[in-house]
Amino acid sequence: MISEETRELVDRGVMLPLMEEFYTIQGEGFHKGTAAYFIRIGGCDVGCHWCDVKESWDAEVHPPTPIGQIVENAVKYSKTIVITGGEPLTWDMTELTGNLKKKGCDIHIETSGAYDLSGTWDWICLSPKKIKLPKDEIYPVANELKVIVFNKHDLKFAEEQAAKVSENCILYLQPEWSKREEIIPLIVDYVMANPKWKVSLQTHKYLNIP
Ligand SMILES: C[S@@+](CC[C@H](N)C(=O)[O-])C[C@H]1O[C@@H](n2cnc3c(N)ncnc32)[C@H](O)[C@@H]1O
Ligand SMILES: Nc1nc2[nH]cc(C(=O)O)c2c(=O)[nH]1
Ligand code: SF4
Ligand SMILES: [Mg+2]
Repeated sequence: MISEETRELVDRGVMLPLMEEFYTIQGEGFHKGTAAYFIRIGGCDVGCHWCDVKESWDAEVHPPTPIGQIVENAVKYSKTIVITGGEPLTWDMTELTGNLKKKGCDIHIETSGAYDLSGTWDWICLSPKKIKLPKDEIYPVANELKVIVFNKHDLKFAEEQAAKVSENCILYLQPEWSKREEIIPLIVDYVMANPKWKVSLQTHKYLNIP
């Protein structure tokens, strides 16, 4: 059990439940191939059945960590930071991103957009989920839209979501990992027929890196 005081600090985003942090190569989307320091914050209530980090869902098992400590550690490795989870927007990201900005970092977020947008971001990757749709406020500011394709119907969902983002937002279809052999041919045909879309693969999984 954590104390009332700690809970209050987590509510304010001064401490955050840290699951893991690692220096790696961004595997997905627009910045794939770029070295970046990943900060994975615990806690997610969205519940995607194919989620590849289910261990992140329960915030209670991830230690509340002062953001000063997270930032100090991160900048030893990289000025390009990816905040992911879990669902990072479960929490108030103002303090964490404000402190990373003071250190001159370029800050990216991986989010479902299902909760209020907080924080200062240089790059927003919006990966919308049917079961808990993004809040309206995030669509106009998303830099990339990355829809996970698990079945054919997800292509229709992808078009509905693409209609809501800005003109400059880069559109990606990413195969759900466990169904990739079946889904990749579907995505390849779809992107050739609808070239406003691009393919995104989880290249880190092919590279055997975190
Ligand atoms: C684990 S999520 C964490 C961030 C946030 N909760 C979200 O969903 O955007 C990071 C990225 O991985 C994607 N993802 C999760 N499980 C996946 C899977 N089995 N196959 C492909 N992409 C997956 C998500 O859609 C998201 O773009
Ligand atoms: N290398 C690497 N790239 C990623 N891009 C998004 C990831 C995520 O889990 O948010 C991820 C990840 O877990 N590893
Ligand atoms: S929103 Fe993200 S972290 Fe949450 S269950 Fe879905 S893929 Fe996993
Ligand atoms: Mg991942």
